[in-house]
Amino acid sequence: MPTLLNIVVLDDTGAISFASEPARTSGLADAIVDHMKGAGAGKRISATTYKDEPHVVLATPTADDMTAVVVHREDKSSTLVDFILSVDIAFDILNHFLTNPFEGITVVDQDSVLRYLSPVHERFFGHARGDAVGRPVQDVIENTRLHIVAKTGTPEIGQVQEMRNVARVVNRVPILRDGQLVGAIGRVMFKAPEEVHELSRQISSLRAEVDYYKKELAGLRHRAFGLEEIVGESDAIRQLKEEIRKVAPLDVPVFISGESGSGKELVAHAIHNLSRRVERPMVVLNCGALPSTLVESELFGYEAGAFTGARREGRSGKFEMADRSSLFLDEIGDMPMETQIKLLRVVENGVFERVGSNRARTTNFRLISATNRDLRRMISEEAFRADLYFRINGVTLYVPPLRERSGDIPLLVRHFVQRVSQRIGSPVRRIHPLALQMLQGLSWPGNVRQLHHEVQRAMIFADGSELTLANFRSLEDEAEHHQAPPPVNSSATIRETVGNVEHALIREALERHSGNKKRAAEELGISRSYLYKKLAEISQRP
Ligand SMILES: Nc1ncnc2c1ncn2[C@@H]1O[C@H](COP(=O)(O)OP(=O)(O)OP(=O)(O)O)[C@@H](O)[C@H]1O
Repeated sequence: MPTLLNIVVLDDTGAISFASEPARTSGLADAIVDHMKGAGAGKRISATTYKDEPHVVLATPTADDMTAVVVHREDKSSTLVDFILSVDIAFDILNHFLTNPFEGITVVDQDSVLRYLSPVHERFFGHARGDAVGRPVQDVIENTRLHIVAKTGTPEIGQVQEMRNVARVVNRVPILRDGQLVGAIGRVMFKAPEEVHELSRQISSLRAEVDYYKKELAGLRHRAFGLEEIVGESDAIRQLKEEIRKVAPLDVPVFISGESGSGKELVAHAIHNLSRRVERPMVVLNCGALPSTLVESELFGYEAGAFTGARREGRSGKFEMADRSSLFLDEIGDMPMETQIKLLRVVENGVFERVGSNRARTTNFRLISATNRDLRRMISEEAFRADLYFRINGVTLYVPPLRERSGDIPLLVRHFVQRVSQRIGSPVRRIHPLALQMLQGLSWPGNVRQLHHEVQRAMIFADGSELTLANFRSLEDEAEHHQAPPPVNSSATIRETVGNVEHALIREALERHSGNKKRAAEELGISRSYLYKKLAEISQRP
């Protein structure tokens, strides 16, 4: 049977109009009459002592000028009673916590059912008043962990939670009654004051920085750095390797141009590794991967307390780290104009200051830079400084796009097949000549990086030990549209060209096997039904 509540209703003179049985029989109702005339007068929430025990008194005015009073017995050491006894405006404070426009409160019970959501939070999620109450909290609040806290009882303080693409700082705290977990409460800052905006901006910056370093690290793990890593036997690649061999030992700045994914970073590593500075690791900064505000502090480093969010002990920048080594500035075309002029000064005389410091420091690095952008055009559009351009390109190396060296594709594909199968344990060992031929006919706007990704994707989904045309279906549309000259007939599309090559291979195989279709299909690595389909096509051709 549920415990009966102590409820008393007082009329407009303060006399008892109704009292629940426990309140009446215990004498508490009479004590409440006195209390509401004395210390509790005019208060929505107050505390009193009855028979030596503290009680919390909640008084609510009703429409007919009566007052409904609910009385709850508390522990002797109740902080709530202490609070109510010491603070006259206790009710207003509690009310404020629940409706605070700057801080949303979410309460869940131990089953993770939402019991309360403050109005500001409801508005943020687009719920009508009270609508979300009663639903599992995970269905209402994006990325919540309150259900976990309500189960584990472990508080989570100062965590960042993304809600509707905004990062907010939240506290999640378990609620205990008599030492038992009964739910959890979450608090999140809304309409934050300036500092929280600043905090959220810093978090975004730091995330970008972390992502950047993760990528860098992943790159470093998978990369060996010598000339042998540059796969290719085409004239263009042979010439490029020759140029690298010549330029690397000369301590001049090198500028590498070429389309995205064509292998500029590989070239930079090879130059460094063939240079006299090889003893120290090359320092890399991708100017395009960092927010422009971070490029400068990354390059120059900063002093303790240089800006909000700076580390207390300060930090050295890439210029310092690259001293007596090489500095590779990737995507230099993305460097902000104001940083360009500062870089020019460092490249000219090796002197720089950390952000927030006047102390001149010196450094001696060899600059290797790269971009896929047209720097000359950027200069004419005043988006890149001409003086910096002339400083950075003591020597220019050009990495040709993959479509201009499609003869390298077989070697590259074999290289990637070997690498990927080692990494993911794929059974694929080779590629069918038709598939290779199709790949050689594509225009590869994403260059070697794209080829690598395509081979990897095909290998992930391949069943057997050989990649076939079917594993590259997604590229066929591209094959139809691209502009690269097909190897057989210059007016045919790639699909037609691939079709022609297929037909030719089938005819040859049939000839070799004196018309035996089973053996021809086996040799070509295709099914007999596919062979019949192709033969039907051949017979319909003029
Ligand atoms: N000749 C090559 N031999 C082997 N792998 C290559 C070759 N060229 C590029 N790659 C691979 O292709 C991917 C892209 O190369 P890289 O990062 O050097 O290109 P990038 O021109 O610097 O690209 P971005 O301009 O986008 O920075 C890397 O995984 C790299 O190892």
